[in-house]
Amino acid sequence: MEENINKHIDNLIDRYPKLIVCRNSIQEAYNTLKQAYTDGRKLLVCGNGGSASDSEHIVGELMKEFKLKREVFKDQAEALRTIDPELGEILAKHLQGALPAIALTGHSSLTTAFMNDSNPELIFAQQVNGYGKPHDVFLGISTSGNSRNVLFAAVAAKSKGLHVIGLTGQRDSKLKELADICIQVPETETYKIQELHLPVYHCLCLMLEEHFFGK
Ligand SMILES: O=C(CO)[C@@H](O)[C@H](O)[C@H](O)[C@H](O)COP(=O)(O)O
Repeated sequence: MEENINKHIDNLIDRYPKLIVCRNSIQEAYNTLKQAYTDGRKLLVCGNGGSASDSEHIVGELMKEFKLKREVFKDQAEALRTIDPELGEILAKHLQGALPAIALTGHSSLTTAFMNDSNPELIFAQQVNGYGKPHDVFLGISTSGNSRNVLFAAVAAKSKGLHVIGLTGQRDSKLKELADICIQVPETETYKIQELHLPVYHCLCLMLEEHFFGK
């Protein structure tokens, strides 16, 4: 099993050799997420602009099938059929295993009201305050590592006992200072950093799927 998981990092580095410098931080981020999911926790993720899209993309990979089949467990399938044979059968066939993750970039009624009525920079922090529980994981994606709305959320996350992972560019940043683990992809321009973020988070999602749903 672990061999299959390591092959995803090897594969990533074969395709993007410059990401070799991130091998350890990716492995550490994987270990933290794996432990959190093993313990029934969840991931909260946010970022701005392209990184907001990345946040939603990550949630899409985790909350449903990515590359592997994720059938519901036998016990749940039985319970579904017992509750309602017709609807339960459909659910048992089509529901997919999920790794719980929430992007803090949506929720338009909440975000517009909070940003209009209060401090717009605190919109991610406010959601961390509401959703975050100790030992959950907060992932802040920021190419500069210095976007204040992401930093406020990271501080709020730490105060509530969440693990904080940063996904940034090469330069040291305030997010790196705050994070328990920071994956610093080796680029310094925003679009190039974003281009390396995608294969890194795909790799993390593949590793997690392999661990929780691989045969
Ligand atoms: O995606 C693009 C352009 O490619 C931009 O919108 C970019 O994401 C935005 O400028 C962000 O506000 C940059 O924030 P950050 O990555 O430094 O946290």
